[in-house]
This record gives sequence, C-alpha cells and structure tokens, in this order.
Amino acid sequence: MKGEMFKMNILKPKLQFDRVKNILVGINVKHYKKHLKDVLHLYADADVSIYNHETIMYEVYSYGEGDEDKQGNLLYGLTVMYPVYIKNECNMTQGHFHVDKNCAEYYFGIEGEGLLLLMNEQREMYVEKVFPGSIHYIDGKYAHRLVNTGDSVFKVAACWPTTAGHDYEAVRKGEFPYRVYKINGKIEFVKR
Ligand SMILES: O=P(O)(O)OC[C@H]1O[C@H](O)[C@H](O)[C@@H](O)[C@@H]1O
Repeated sequence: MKGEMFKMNILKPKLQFDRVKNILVGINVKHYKKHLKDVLHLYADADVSIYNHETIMYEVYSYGEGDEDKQGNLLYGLTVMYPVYIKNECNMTQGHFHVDKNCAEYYFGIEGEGLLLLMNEQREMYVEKVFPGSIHYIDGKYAHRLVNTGDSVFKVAACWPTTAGHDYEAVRKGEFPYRVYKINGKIEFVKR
C-alpha cells in the first residue's frame, strides 16, 4: 500500500430507508396524514353515514435539506396508502400538477400494488402499473395521482425538486378523466 494512512471519520447517514418496516427514518423527516374527511370530495359516492371520516387514507413522509426556494434542491418522500375502498372506488392521492412545469419527479414502487395516473394539460391520461421495484419518471407537464388497487398497504417513494410546488387547483378544475374502481377483484376505469 502506498501513501500515508488517514483516519477518515465515516458519518451515519441522516436519512435511512428501513427495509424491514419500509419506512423513512431520520431526524427532520416531516409527516402528515390525510383522513377521509380531507379527501371526501375526490370520491364519486362518499355517503357520510357509512364511512368513518377519521379513517386514515394515506400518509406522506418527506425529507429535504437547505433552502426550499433554491433551485436544484431536492425532496425525498414516501407515500403510504391504505387499502380503503369507497363504494368500490380505490383509495387515491389528491393528485397535482407541479406549479413549475420544468420540474420532473421520480416515483419508486416499494410495497403493495397500485397505479400511477398521469394526465397532461389537455386532460389526456395514461396509466402505469406500480409494484415493488418499479421506477416511474414523471414529466413536469403531467399531473400525477397514485391509486391503491391492492388489499394491502401500498408504499411509493418519490424524489422531486423543492421548487416544484403542488398545484391542486388545476386538478380540481380539470379532474383526471377516469375513476378507478375494483369490482369483484377486477380493476375498472369509469369515465367521469
Ligand atoms: O399531494 P398529493 O397529490 O395528495 O400526493 C401525495 C404525495 O405523493 C408523493 O409523495 C408526492 O411526491 C408528494 O409531492 C405528494 O404530496
């Protein structure tokens, strides 16, 4: 061996993906829950009397460093979606466009099974299957929504620019053209 030995200080990573529990672990990981009452408007038929509005539909964990307004900074996140069906309609995220359409995003399938709905500004939609190991490049011009089509928890990791922003309003005004149902074990798309 040539050269002088150097005692390098090897640091623990600040963030870790726990491969047993499939969760993001680390200090400064942000976390929020979406209850049914927060996303009721997404469903075709959410009869108030049948469903518990406190039901947790999905949870989002995210981590970032540095100034969120600085172009080039990234966030890493994990969305955890529960197998909840509202009169056969599959559990879905709100779905959003990026405010800055120059910002793309990656999704990574971690656990469970589901779909990624992608929609452009002309409201043309295409769908990708999401499963453990699948990787999805989301063009900045496409709105994106995750759908749990399975009978177990569905987990999807993501990486996106801090400056992307979430435009939920554009999706509210021009919703994804198809709803996703699971009827007798079969996934069905129903036009709005
Ligand atoms: O915000 P939603 O459309 O409900 O989706 C939930 C979350 O899913 C992923 O983790 C995205 O990358 C996040 O940016 C998003 O907030």
